Amino acid sequence: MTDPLEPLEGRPFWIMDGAGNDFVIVDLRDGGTMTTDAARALGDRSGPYGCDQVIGLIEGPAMRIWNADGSEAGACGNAARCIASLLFDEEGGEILRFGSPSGELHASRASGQIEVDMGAPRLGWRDIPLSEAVDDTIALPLPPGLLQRHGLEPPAGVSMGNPHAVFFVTDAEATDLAAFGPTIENHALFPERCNVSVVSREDGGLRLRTWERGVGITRACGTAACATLVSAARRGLTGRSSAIRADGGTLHITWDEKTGHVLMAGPVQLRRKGVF
Ligand SMILES: N[C@@H](CCC[C@H](N)C(=O)O)C(=O)O
Repeated sequence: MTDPLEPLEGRPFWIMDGAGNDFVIVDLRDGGTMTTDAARALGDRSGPYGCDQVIGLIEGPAMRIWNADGSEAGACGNAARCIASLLFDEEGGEILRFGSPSGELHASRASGQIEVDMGAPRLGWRDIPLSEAVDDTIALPLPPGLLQRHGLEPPAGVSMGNPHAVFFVTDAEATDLAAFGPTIENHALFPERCNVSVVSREDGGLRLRTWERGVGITRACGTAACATLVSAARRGLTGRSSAIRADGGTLHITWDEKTGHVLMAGPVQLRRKGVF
């Protein structure tokens, strides 16, 4: 059997995390491709690497995103902040832009935090996407029996360049997310599957836990934090800005009233760099 990582030989990589959401970032700026098998091998936590997402830094510069199961994603907020941090280290300055599968992203840095403008949330049923017409995506029509079984209310739906279902619960920490995450992720209402979050209020902001599409439970999900703030503001539970605490750290999310864009700020960490 051939080694799926052989085509990456000689390429630089970085292992980074954003609020605990971890990535193997591969420098593909002078060409080279990431195969699905290579992405799976890098994502496999029982192998020599292991991460939530594999990120290709490609010519542009721009980023491509693969989940640990090898599927490609349209957005990754925490990886966007890590890519911005790498580019800031290379280029200097306080503001930069780079490409992503869902469009150009703008980033800035101040006081050790990296902020990325994640663009406007998309709230129409076709945008998320859903498999059936829904008038208002603030409460998605999942089967009542399924919701009752897990003590859930209908979730809000949001696309941040990737699909999210956000459940508001009394206590996110006490909610057995692993028991229903896979069922919701793969439910027929979501033809492209979805990321599944549970959110509750706490002193100083919101508590968030996420079951990521193509990954499972993560220590943080940046686009889920954006989807959470948008959904909480739409439901009148918060204003347009909040601290959102994930297992691995806190993100600060603002839904800018003027631009309609969602801004996400938080810590990033370089754990290791090397060459394959
Ligand atoms: N960790 C990410 C989201 C990664 C992609 C997601 N699993 C998907 O398939 O949409 C983030 O920080 O946003």
